[in-house]
Amino acid sequence: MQTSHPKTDGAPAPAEAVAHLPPPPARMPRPALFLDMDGVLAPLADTPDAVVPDPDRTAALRNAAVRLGGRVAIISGRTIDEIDRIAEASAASASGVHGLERRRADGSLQRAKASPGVRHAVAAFETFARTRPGVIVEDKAVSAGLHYRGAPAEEAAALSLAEDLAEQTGLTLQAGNLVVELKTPGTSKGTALTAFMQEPPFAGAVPVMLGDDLTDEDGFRAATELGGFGVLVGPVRETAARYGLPDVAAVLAWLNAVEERA
Ligand SMILES: O=P(O)(O)OC[C@H]1O[C@H](O[C@H]2O[C@H](CO)[C@@H](O)[C@H](O)[C@H]2O)[C@H](O)[C@@H](O)[C@@H]1O
Repeated sequence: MQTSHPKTDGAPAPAEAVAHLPPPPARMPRPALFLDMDGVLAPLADTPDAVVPDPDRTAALRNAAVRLGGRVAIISGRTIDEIDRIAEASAASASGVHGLERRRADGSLQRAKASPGVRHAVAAFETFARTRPGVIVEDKAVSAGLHYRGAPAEEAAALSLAEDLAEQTGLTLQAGNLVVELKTPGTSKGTALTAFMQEPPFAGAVPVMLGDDLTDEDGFRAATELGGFGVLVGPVRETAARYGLPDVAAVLAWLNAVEERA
């Protein structure tokens, strides 16, 4: 069984008590931006469906892509359909479900074959949720998510169920922000970033990965290995990111300012 660790839910701490990494530069030679969705481009909400389009976010993404020659991609744990719903299809390049889905800049789509265990996990999660108000099942075809933001007391039982199912099915257990997922093995946000960087319009650019979650650390490491850097959104913690931004508003302000320097 493969596991990763949950990020903190992070009720906001008083501003003066929170340390952040230094902000990233806004002018860089040939930047390529890789952006996480929840907690980075969109504030966290009670349920996945409660995250809705925002014209300011959509405009910031569209304008940045124009300024940077299309070198902007969203890399999320959500499906590409969900990325398009929230970002109003403003990102031509997108990777969903932690690298298991990827849409290249030319529109071609790559999707991992779902492990058979995902159907079993979805069914087991639905049985679990049926008697626990506030628990939500997210069926992402190549991954099954069990959300307990609406019933945090169920965390231990949800994690225990997911661990048992991971042992039974060989799926990868991915703990997130008040969610636990069982996903088809084989990819990460780092593999998605690396794949984008081998193709136009990203090849030869300097990768910059913005993320908040522990799942984004794979992306930070991949960006660093390819000559770029990571940007941690939120309070500082042990991280492979070199820079930081405090919150979604700061991300959008930076996205509106970032430009290519000769
Ligand atoms: O990689 P990300 O773009 O950060 O996506 C991670 C997960 O985001 C969604 O769940 C999280 O956000 C919800 C809305 O704010 C929140 O209700 C939930 O508690 C969070 O875990 C999404 O539903 C998942 O599929 C993504 O993996």
